[in-house]
Amino acid sequence: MLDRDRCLALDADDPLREFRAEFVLPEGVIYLVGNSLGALPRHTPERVRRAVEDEWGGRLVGGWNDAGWYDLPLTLGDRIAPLIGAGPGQVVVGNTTSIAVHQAVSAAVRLRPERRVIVSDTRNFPTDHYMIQGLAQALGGYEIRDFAEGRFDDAAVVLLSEVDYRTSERHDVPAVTARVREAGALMAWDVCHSVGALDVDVSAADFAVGCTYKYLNAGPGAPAFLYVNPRHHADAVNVLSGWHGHAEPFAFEEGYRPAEGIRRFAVSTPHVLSMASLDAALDIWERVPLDLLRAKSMALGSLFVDLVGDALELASPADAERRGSHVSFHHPDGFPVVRALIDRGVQGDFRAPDILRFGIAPLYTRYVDVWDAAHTLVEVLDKELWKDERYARRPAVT
Ligand SMILES: Cc1ncc(COP(=O)(O)O)c(C=O)c1O
Ligand SMILES: Nc1c(O)cccc1C(=O)C[C@H](N)C(=O)O
Repeated sequence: MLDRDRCLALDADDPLREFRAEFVLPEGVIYLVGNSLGALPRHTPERVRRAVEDEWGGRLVGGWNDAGWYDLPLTLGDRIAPLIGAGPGQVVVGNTTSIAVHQAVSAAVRLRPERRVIVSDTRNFPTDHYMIQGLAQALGGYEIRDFAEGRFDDAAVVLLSEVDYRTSERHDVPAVTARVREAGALMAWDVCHSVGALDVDVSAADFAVGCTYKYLNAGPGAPAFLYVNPRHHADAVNVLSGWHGHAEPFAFEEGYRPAEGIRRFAVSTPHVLSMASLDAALDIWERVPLDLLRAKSMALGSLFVDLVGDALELASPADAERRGSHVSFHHPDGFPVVRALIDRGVQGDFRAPDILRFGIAPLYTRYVDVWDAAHTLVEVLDKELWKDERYARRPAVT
């Protein structure tokens, strides 16, 4: 087992070590919630200030043309594409992941009109489920089937998260995609918990959705993205047929005519200010070697698992290859345990019913952070420090 000095030495040798200095990280906090909300890149405030003061303040409505606001959904999509194995003109940015799920699944069922089954995973993040339930209700006549049943030959589409938000279990994306497509169904991936932490590649899939506020560090409420495989660009329908997906929005025609290519999946006015923040965050990603990122994420995750040892029951796969970038443990009183940790400078989070989660954002999490966090966790458990009534109160957002 490593000791703390060895962790410091690993940090000194880490090929990604320079990235940490590019983030604002509060003193005295070990932040292991980058899988929910990523840290603030140092240069983001200046980029957002420029968008507000120079672009909006200085150019007013001219910003739509002169500052490139109108094309932001596509220019940002092209910057995200390499992070998910996609190419230019295949990703559009805007709205939220839930909206993108609705667009992807709606488009998929229309591409397979003879099939009346939507496959999801009961372990999916709930919003994905809820969106499918709402869609199935609106359409009528659709069955929602659990992925675990393993039958796709009558399915229109299969929607799965690459990484399970609770357990961190990672699907084998190429293998599942191939199996689903061989059965004649379409494959849609939610990569919220993998983009920016793993070597994501959805290029064989039909659709993918993801958010930018977790490992990509674009900030609270930053927009989502939607990937549509080019084989569907001509035929896929955007049911949210807002004017920014129209072939000529400023012709103000009465009827909807979809734009060519990925632009038809744009919906309406881009969220320019949060897109400025995403634009800043993506500057960093241009320089990140994804193979090194994944290697570091696996090493840190395994270190955490080893250091916690028998103190908790592991909820994540022990094999790093089968894990995303967070590690989870079961504890019946997980919520107060997390609160006790936060009180001691270690931020993790809790997911009902009994999951303690620790997100490892490899750009700014160090080996020594993992060492310190795991030791604090073990101390909180050994000394039962979580058994304090202050830690029982739950805020609205956990
Ligand atoms: C897998 C997954 N999908 C979707 C969402 C949420 O999407 P939205 O951006 O619509 O809030 C999250 C987290 O918030 C998530 O973890
Ligand atoms: N999107 C969030 C929000 O609007 C509020 C609080 C947390 C979130 C998150 O992103 C949570 C995250 N998807 C999770 O896996 O728990």
